[in-house]
Amino acid sequence: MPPEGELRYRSPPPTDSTTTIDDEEGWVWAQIKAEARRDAESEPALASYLYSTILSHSSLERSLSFHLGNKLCSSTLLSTLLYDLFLNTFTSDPGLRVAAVADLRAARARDPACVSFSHCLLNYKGFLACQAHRVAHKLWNQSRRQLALALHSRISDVFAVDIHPAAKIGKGILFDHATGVVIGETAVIGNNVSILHHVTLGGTGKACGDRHPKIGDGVLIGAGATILGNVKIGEGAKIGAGSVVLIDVPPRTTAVGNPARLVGGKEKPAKHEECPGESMDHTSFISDWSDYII
Ligand SMILES: CC(=O)SCCNC(=O)CCNC(=O)[C@H](O)C(C)(C)COP(=O)(O)OP(=O)(O)OC[C@H]1O[C@@H](n2cnc3c(N)ncnc32)[C@H](O)[C@@H]1OP(=O)(O)O
Ligand SMILES: N[C@@H](CO)C(=O)O
Repeated sequence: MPPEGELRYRSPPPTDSTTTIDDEEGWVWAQIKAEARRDAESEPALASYLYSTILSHSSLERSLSFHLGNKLCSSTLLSTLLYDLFLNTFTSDPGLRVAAVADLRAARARDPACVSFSHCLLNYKGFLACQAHRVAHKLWNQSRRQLALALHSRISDVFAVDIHPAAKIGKGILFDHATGVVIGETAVIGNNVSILHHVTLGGTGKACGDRHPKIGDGVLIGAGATILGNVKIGEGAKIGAGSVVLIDVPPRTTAVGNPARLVGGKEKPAKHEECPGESMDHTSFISDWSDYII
């Protein structure tokens, strides 16, 4: 069994133009299985759990569907029904699998507390809520709205993460801790965004229609921050913990306080820290917010 360090820092496959979804997903899945084998050996009390959730499955989407089905089931929404729903959706939409892999990588890269991919897959309720939300979002767009809303309700009950099924969320998302996150119907979140617990992306209560925030690529939103209205948070911006943001925040700018004031400007480099061995793209500007429709 390789030591933990060897698993953690083994080189990922090259991600050039020849890299396929299958290469990337296959590499992460192989890591997850290796981690689960190691953890089952070192902690026999978890061996059966690790076998049923990870080791008995032939792919990431099967493992994830099984785990989500068990987490989100109720006496009337059966785990077998949910398993079939998740698996059919993940299997038919490669974009959802790409996003899940990017989210796993985001947790490893941007959360110093994340010790392995399987740690995130099994235990991060923000990760699980986000994967289930993407399925609810797809159902919403397929006009299966009652099922989308039923799933939304279960996600909120089980994970304490309340994301309206119409909200659009990119990939490489880290919902860290995630407790009490609330995201409104017309919110849009770009790629590589980090959101801490008790964050609200809400309406002001004064507008109808497109009324929720639009969050650019690479944004960090600190714990307890509340962003209200159809405001734009530019790429690479940082929102301080506990802030109440009612205005647009330019790219790579920090906003703090209640009401939030802007500190730092376009020339101030973002300080969104990362762990060694991974990189995050802060380079692209958002030109069209509708890009973030998965
Ligand atoms: C278990 C856990 O750990 S849960 C983790 C919870 N942690 C979080 O949510 C992290 C959120 N991060 C923050 O709030 C950080 O302070 C950041 C992202 C705002 C820092 O961004 P930076 O651009 O590096 O800002 P910097 O640290 O230079 O501070 C700029 C100014 O904002 C102030 N400031 C920073 N954070 C806050 C805040 N949350 N509220 C009010 N003022 C703040 C600083 O005091 C400084 O003020 P000054 O210019 O008068 O000296
Ligand atoms: N997960 C983050 C915030 O709690 C850390 O460990 O620093």
